[in-house]
Amino acid sequence: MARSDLLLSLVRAGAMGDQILFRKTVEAMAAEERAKQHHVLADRLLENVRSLPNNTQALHPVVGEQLQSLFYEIVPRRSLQDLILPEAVLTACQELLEEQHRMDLLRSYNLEPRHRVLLVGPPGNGKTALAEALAEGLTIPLIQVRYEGIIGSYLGETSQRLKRLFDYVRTRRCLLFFDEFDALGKERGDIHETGEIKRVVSSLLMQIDDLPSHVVVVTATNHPELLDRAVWRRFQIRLTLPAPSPKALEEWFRRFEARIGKPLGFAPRILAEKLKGLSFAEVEEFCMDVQRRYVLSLPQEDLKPIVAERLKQWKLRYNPPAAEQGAKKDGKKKTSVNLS
Ligand SMILES: Nc1ncnc2c1ncn2[C@@H]1O[C@H](COP(=O)(O)OP(=O)(O)OP(=O)(O)O)[C@@H](O)[C@H]1O
Repeated sequence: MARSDLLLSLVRAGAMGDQILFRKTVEAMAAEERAKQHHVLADRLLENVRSLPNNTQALHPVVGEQLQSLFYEIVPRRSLQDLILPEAVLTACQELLEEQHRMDLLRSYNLEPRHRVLLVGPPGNGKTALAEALAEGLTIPLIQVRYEGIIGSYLGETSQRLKRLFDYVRTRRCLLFFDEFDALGKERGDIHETGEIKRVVSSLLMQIDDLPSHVVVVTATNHPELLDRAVWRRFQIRLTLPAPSPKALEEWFRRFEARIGKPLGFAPRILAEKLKGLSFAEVEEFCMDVQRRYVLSLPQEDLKPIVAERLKQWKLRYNPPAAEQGAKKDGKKKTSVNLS
């Protein structure tokens, strides 16, 4: 039996002749039924909305193309507790989860939960991991968009594939994740030349606007400066995931020691100081390096010499000798790390 808030919304849509509300409500009901494994009922509900004006635009069949080439479906494993997040980010995420969990109550007051999130921040500091943790908190799959499957060079192809993707996701409870969201604006020469990129981006934004609130859409970018105001405006929750502060790094090392059940031989505060400037992803790599060397040097018990030796190696990696630095002058800028 559908929930009372959805039934009320359906009646309201009928009374007002509001086809968009009607379609969104039926899609929410179908998503609920699918979650209960009532696939036949979910499909039959959707058959009814497919004939509505908004949905009649037939898709041009893209020959030999599978829906699966448009996204990866991931079962989330990481939770919010696994991440080290600024307080404000954690609070915003908990609020989002609460609104999604208690959407019946919100709907009974004619309110919808927020469901459009924009994550910004330098690479390797948890944008993808946070999208996964949100999906885990909602016990829904993470649908990660595959740009190589979405972006086509023929006129209309990209918009058509995006429409297929959105038609699929809107019928189930899921978290739709666009990593490197800005990439859509600067892909393949061909779509630029035809001026199609503008049409693609505006159709994408319209599709995002039109998503029912049971689909959480999370977009991530390392280049917020490339997004225009129209894009920013779409997202009800905008969060910055910064590079780790010294306190966050200390916490990282504390958790790592607890996980491996051994002290690293240096105080977390000292390690945080020495590795200041690295991203979470790089610190994780450092710790994995230490752990690998430790396992291979067993039965040696003490981690301190291994950590000290790895610190030296990482120092060379991030602060290479002057001659090498000269050779790299034109290359990518490297993080400068203390490691003294
Ligand atoms: N805030 C964090 N707390 C704990 N671990 C983190 C955090 N951020 C990143 N990590 C670790 O670093 C790894 C890489 O992070 P992630 O892929 O989420 O970064 P990203 O911001 O999405 O990077 P990119 O912009 O390159 O896609 C994660 O798998 C996780 O193990």
